[in-house]
Amino acid sequence: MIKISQLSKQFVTRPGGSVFKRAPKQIVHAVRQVDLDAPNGRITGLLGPNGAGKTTTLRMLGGLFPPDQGEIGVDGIDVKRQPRAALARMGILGDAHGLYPRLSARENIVYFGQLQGMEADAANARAEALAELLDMRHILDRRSEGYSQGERMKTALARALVHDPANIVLDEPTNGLDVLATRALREALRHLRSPAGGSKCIVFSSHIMQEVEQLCDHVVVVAHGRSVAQGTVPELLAQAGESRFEDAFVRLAFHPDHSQEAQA
Ligand SMILES: Nc1ncnc2c1ncn2[C@@H]1O[C@H](COP(=O)(O)OP(=O)(O)OP(=O)(O)O)[C@@H](O)[C@H]1O
Repeated sequence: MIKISQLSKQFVTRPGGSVFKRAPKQIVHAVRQVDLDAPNGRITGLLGPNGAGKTTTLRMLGGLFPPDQGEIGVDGIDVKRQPRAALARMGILGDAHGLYPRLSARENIVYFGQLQGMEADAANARAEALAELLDMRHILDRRSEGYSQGERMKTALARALVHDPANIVLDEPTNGLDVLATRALREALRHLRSPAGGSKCIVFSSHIMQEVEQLCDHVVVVAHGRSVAQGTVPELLAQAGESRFEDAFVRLAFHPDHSQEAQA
């Protein structure tokens, strides 16, 4: 169970000035106010256009940096106060998959399991089970150097799931995947959401409407750093007064009020 409330984060950057003149600092409001409630046994999608603040939100959820304001709870554990305990309850697939190229998929997965405090035998048994679930048995004992994008994603996902976390967080997991790999991932996530797969709490970000529409039980629309609407796909369609999800998304995410608020 993941609960995010009133989250905000700004970055201070310096624009590229000329060689002679030092440009003044600029403030980027990456996240202004994001709220999200993701219970177990549900796939919750964070849907937003480029630059909406999805990755920044998920990075704070993963404890990479603290929010300026707001709360993040994972199974009731405060990420700010107890980051290690919260992280132990999450499997996170970030935007960079960062595999060790000289290690096979199995070795990558087992090593990560051991870092999570697992015995080598248990981690190895888990690697076998995950290879079955993610249909990656053929690459399990091959060095990860030279893996395709899909193979890298599967290995990174297996590694994130090795300790059987109750909460699974994925940042744009289908980026660069072909149709078959995307389908395989979708099936794996549906299984993990089901009682047979452990009724996991799954949060994933995407800017692809069709993907969110097909997979998510609950959608949080993010625009200009704010969660601007949330609900099931039919609820969002009704809220926007549209019959196609793409039209509903455009209406909800690009509403003139939101861009005015972002200027403020
Ligand atoms: N470290 C940083 N320093 C400065 N600005 C940042 C930093 N990280 C993110 N931003 C800015 O914050 C905003 C939100 O970025 P973020 O990566 O969270 O968006 P996103 O919704 O994940 O977008 P995309 O779908 O394109 O990946 C963007 O304008 C981005 O340029």
